[in-house]
Amino acid sequence: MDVTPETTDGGGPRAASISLDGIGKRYPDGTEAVRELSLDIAAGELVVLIGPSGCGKSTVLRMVNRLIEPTAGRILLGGEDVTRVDPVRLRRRIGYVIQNVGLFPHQTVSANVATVPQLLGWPRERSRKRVEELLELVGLDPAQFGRRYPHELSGGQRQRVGVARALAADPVVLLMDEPFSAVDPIVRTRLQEEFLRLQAEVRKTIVLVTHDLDEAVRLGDRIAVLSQGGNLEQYDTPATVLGAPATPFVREFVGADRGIRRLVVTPLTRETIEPLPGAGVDGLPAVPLGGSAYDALGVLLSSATDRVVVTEADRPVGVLSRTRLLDLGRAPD
Ligand SMILES: Nc1ncnc2c1ncn2[C@@H]1O[C@H](COP(=O)(O)OP(=O)(O)OP(=O)(O)O)[C@@H](O)[C@H]1O
Repeated sequence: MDVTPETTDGGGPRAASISLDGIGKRYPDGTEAVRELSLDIAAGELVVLIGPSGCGKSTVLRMVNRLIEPTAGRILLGGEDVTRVDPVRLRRRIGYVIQNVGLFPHQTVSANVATVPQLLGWPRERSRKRVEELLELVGLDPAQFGRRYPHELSGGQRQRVGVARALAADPVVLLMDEPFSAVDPIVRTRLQEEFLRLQAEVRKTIVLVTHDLDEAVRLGDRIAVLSQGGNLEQYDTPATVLGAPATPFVREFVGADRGIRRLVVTPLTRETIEPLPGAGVDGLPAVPLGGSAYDALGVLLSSATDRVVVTEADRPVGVLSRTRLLDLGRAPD
């Protein structure tokens, strides 16, 4: 195979690292979409590319599967230079999910999901089994949905089929360009949650492009914040990007409500909470240890108290006061 597997699952390739080494793209009209970008993504990691419109996110993504040829630099997949791999074979190893999914309208859901296995010449039975397995994995009953056509599905269901199709041939990398932006916010949140569960199971290397900071914070192991020309402003965990923006650009981009967002990514641990008071905690609303500080804020705001009790296996282990919560949301300067 062209791609060196870096993590394996029972012997089969599962995910490969990606290394962008000074990549650039200058379009024939002279536009420098990406000047010089270097980024290392570990096998099995989910990295989100975020930045304002036109900063080069999609260009970066499409250079990885060579839908766009870089004009500078190198891209390594599992240590191998992708420009030396036949692009068609390369794309069969890389799943690609786009905003409006791009399902084939005149093919059933099953046929859509089976696209790449068929191209790879899998025997029918193996293909059929894989389609069933994947539809189940993305939460669609194969008996109910397999024979439908894309127009007979909701937007969220179509999106799930798009993800199933991208995963069909067990790619080592999944590229996703605004995958959840065509559905309404409630469906989007549900799809994001499902997607995180799916990723915990399949552990692919995923590069996901979005405009939506909440999505980036919720999904990313790391976030790469880009400014015009694919300039890397910061590459770090969601908590660090929100809590310690590396540049004025990032500070502005993550915006004034980053305190709230920071609470979303701050878990309630024994270190973040306060000790149990001697006077007891009867009557206080409870949140579980391991939940987020944002959960605690929600409970606090919907009760008339100024503290919540934090519990583990239903036993109180500490409290969290309104003041402490404000401290947790405040970014260290
Ligand atoms: N074929 C092309 N020829 C010339 N310029 C192009 C071409 N394709 C894209 N560009 C330019 O390259 C820059 C980066 O585009 P790209 O689509 O990568 O940005 P993006 O960050 O994904 O934007 P958005 O968030 O709006 O989708 C933009 O200025 C765009 O106008």
